[in-house]
Amino acid sequence: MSTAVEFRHLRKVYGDTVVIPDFSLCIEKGEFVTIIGSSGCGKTTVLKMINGLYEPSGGDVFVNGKNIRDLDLIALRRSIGYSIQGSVLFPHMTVEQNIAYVPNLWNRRDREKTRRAVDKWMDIVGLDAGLKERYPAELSGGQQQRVGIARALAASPEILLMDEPFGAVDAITRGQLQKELKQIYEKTGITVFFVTHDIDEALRLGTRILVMDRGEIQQYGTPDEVLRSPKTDYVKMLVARYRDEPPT
Ligand SMILES: Nc1ncnc2c1ncn2[C@@H]1O[C@H](COP(=O)(O)OP(=O)(O)OP(=O)(O)O)[C@@H](O)[C@H]1O
Repeated sequence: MSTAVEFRHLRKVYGDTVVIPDFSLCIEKGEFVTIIGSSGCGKTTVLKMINGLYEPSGGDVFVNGKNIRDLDLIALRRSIGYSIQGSVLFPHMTVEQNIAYVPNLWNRRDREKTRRAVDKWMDIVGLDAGLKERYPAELSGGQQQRVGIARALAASPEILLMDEPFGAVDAITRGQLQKELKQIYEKTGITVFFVTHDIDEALRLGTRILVMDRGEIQQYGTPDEVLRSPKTDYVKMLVARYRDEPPT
């Protein structure tokens, strides 16, 4: 297995506040990493340092073996899928135009290829083709979230960053989206980083769980390892209710 992302002594400081003191971790290609931890512990900050949206105060991030300090950050951002909570769609563009945005930057001449990619991703995320001409404001929250995921995936990324992508949808839609995401992950074999506040979601989706507290790694392990051998008091507290009854 090769490494998709490596953090080497990563540090992030905002003003006088040290948010990430010293963070080192290697993530293998093809992992589905769910990131969970207390509010404000630095989950989003870590995610945004992978695609260069935040610059580290110290240390390094390597993506596919390359130090991102040496890469063109715009190209890096386009090559990494990014999906966040709520609608982040371009409001003045239709569903089709939103999903086609990054493929169009690449296939400027081959519009047909982009059209096929849009159809494929709408189908995979469970969006009816009849919604193509709609604008984001004419969609439900769950549909908007699906368009956001299709847009992130349409760039054919090897790495997908998701920051609480299902935080704003109802429980039933959330369950469906989780199932669809898991299927997409299994089909494509991409590496996924998925921030969540929900331990059920973290255990259900992750092949590895990263538990953070105050900018530090509490544990990085499979759901089974985290459940059976929680390494710190924080992790013990997080999984306490599963001690007798593991999640299904
Ligand atoms: N641009 C910024 N400027 C100053 N402080 C920031 C900035 N972004 C984040 N912070 C602070 O850094 C800390 C970590 O924030 P971050 O968003 O990474 O946490 P999080 O674990 O994702 O939180 P949550 O679970 O609440 O979304 C917080 O205390 C936050 O207030």
